[in-house]
Amino acid sequence: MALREEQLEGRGRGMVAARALRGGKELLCETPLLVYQDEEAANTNTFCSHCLCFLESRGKPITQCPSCTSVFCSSRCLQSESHNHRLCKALSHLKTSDLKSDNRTLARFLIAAYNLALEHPAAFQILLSLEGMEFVDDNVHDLHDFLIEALHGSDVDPLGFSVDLTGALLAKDACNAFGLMAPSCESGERKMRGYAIYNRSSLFNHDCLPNACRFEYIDKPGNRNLDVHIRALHDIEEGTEICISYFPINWAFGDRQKKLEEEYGFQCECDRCRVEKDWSDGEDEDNEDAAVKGKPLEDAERTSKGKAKNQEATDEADEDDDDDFGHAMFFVKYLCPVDDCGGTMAPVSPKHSHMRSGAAGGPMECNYCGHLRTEEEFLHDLEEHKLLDDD
Ligand SMILES: C[S@@+](CC[C@H](N)C(=O)[O-])C[C@H]1O[C@@H](n2cnc3c(N)ncnc32)[C@H](O)[C@@H]1O
Repeated sequence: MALREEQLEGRGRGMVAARALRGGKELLCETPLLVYQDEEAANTNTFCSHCLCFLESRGKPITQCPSCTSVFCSSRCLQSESHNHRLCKALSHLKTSDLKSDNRTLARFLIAAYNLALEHPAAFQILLSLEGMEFVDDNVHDLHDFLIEALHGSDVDPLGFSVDLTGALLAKDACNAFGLMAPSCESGERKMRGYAIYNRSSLFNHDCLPNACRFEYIDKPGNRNLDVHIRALHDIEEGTEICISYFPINWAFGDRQKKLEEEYGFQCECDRCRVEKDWSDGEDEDNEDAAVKGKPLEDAERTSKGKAKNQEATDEADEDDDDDFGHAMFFVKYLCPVDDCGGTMAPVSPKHSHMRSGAAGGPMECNYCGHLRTEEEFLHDLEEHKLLDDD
């Protein structure tokens, strides 16, 4: 077993390395508890409503449900239990309802969650055991009213579901759902095809300098295409907490803090945030820009030098410089070099490639766009960013 679950002070449950782990190792692979489509993606009819594959990638004729008009990549997906009569009826109701557009993807989540409660009660209990900041506001009431109408007349007694339960479910979704990316479109805009909630993968805490990241291979053939694969970015010592980043690693300090406070209810005090909180807004943006565009992260070095007023401050500044250097190095190594991608590069897992593992200088793979980078290309990037050790 690569991981063990632990209770960590001030962070709730977390995942810890149960033994020393090599970079590129697949730490966890699991099937989702629940999957649902993004409303906008569903309306394009370009993704299978069951397995979420991009229909063009399968090259097969599309199968359409005669009742709710959802599209599928195969009759097997159309007839899957995830598209039973109850769900089909609720989705048909959604098509004609006047629910606000912001709430329509959430309605899809709730339909899937209540379906889970009836089809797989044990999995539903796991969903309820996940972390989440519960709330009941007008939106929750609107969504709850929609569900009562959508499930009315099916085999469910919708009145058995309380508005508090709907609020609790929405909180689990907000805290634990993994966005499943659509293939990049011409404008470069990143869109979601859907969302998935996993059991053990929900236990990874966040770090702005993560030591692991997730991969999905949704358009690969096979019936486990929605599995999430969590992979180590580099070697990890036994007992170290395994963290992922909850958003692209090139986000600026202010955006990261805002997202984590508002959506996850905590203030990030990771090594990177501790350094970047002393930067001015301009430096924050400049550095993010540099990281995004793959330019040298020189501002990171300049930042703390100006603070050295006495010996103590100088020592502190030297430490900060080391931190800045380490963080700049992190971006060159782990931020995808493809323009505007923002994905994380991890060593290629031997499981998913005929190529050698990247643990000791092998290729790295981007978890968003799939870009592969060889060790030679990485050394070239290091040189360009003036981060290569003269020795
Ligand atoms: C997806 S859950 C992760 C597992 C969670 N710790 C648990 O006990 O189930 C996200 C929640 O974990 C906590 N969390 C995640 N990363 C954290 C961090 N770096 N510092 C403090 N709390 C964190 C926050 O409460 C956040 O809302």
